[in-house]
Amino acid sequence: MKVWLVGAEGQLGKSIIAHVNEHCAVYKASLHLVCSSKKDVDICHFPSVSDFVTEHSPDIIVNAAAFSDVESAENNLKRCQQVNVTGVANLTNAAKALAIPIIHISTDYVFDGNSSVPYIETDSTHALNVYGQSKCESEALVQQISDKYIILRTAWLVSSFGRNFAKTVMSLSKQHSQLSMISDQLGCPTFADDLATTICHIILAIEKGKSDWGIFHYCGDTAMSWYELTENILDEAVIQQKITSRPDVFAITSDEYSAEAIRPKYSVMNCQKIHDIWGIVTPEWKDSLKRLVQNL
Ligand SMILES: NC(=O)C1=CN([C@@H]2O[C@H](COP(=O)(O)OP(=O)(O)OC[C@H]3O[C@@H](n4cnc5c(N)ncnc54)[C@H](OP(=O)(O)O)[C@@H]3O)[C@@H](O)[C@H]2O)C=CC1
Ligand SMILES: Cc1cn([C@H]2C[C@H](O)[C@@H](COP(=O)(O)OP(=O)(O)O[C@H]3O[C@@H](C)C(=O)[C@@H](O)[C@H]3O)O2)c(=O)[nH]c1=O
Repeated sequence: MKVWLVGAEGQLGKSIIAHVNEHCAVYKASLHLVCSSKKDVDICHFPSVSDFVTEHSPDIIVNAAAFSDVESAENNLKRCQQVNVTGVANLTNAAKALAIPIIHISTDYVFDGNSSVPYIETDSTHALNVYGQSKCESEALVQQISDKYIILRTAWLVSSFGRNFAKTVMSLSKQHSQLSMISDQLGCPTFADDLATTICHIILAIEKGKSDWGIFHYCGDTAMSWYELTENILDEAVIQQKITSRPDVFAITSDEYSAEAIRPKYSVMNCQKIHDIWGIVTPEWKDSLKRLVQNL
């Protein structure tokens, strides 16, 4: 299976490459990555997308590219829309032209957070910020254009790659003795390596002929606040001797934190469907946390 990995230099892109390299004995025979980053193919420019597929003839597209800076999206609506909506339409049209599937990554921020039970795939979306709205639009387009798609909604990605909350916490902990973290936003942190495993699992199943297209939720198995996630990371970092002094962490409310973008207060997602249909089992958060911190 020749897999076009779009967004190869982002957090998820690098996690997928690292995962495939680490398990090359498993994937060697069946999964061949052809990678592109923004400098190779700007997904907003359809001729570049089209030239790439003509040259490489992939069997599947995995879109890990996005405008993912939630704060700056509020003041860069046009660019965010170009990448997350036009770019996704370009990739999906290219996939359709080749009659190949596309795996597109979406987010828990498509929800408004007014639920009190974990969101399922058929719940109504209502994004609160520009980034979330663009991802909602991307989902609608993928479904409209393609009949062979997997939309994976994930959440709170953390890893040793790119810009993410876990790396921010580690870096803040080296500069400050006190941190203030929001405790009234709940979500499910997801180790990007676990998401990479899931994506590879789905690709191999597609290669064997499985074709259960649709939207699926995939995130870590434990709901928590940013405050609790910070405590989790610092506790584990102390155990693994990644930090010498541990800052005190204070819980604050969203109102006490100055931010451009509104975040959902509750974006916990139910992952039963991906388990039932694709046989995906989410690792225990404790285990993912250990592996995450080992790499930080
Ligand atoms: N990070 C998270 O917590 C979550 C992410 N997601 C989704 O997961 C996916 C992966 O996210 P993540 O890896 O964290 O994001 P990153 O921002 O780390 O990676 C995205 C990559 O896309 C690239 N890119 C941006 N614009 C273009 C373009 N026009 N053409 C080609 N490439 C482009 C970026 O390049 P450059 O940096 O140079 O702009 C970057 O390398 C995204 O769809 C995101 O919405 C979902 C839930 C949570
Ligand atoms: C740095 C920092 C952040 N926070 C809060 C702000 C915010 O509400 C929350 C997380 O901040 P971040 O800016 O890292 O996270 P944010 O960019 O909102 O993360 C989101 O990214 C996109 C791409 C997604 O798709 C989402 O699933 C989610 O992971 O933590 C604090 O309370 N204290 C701090 O010191």
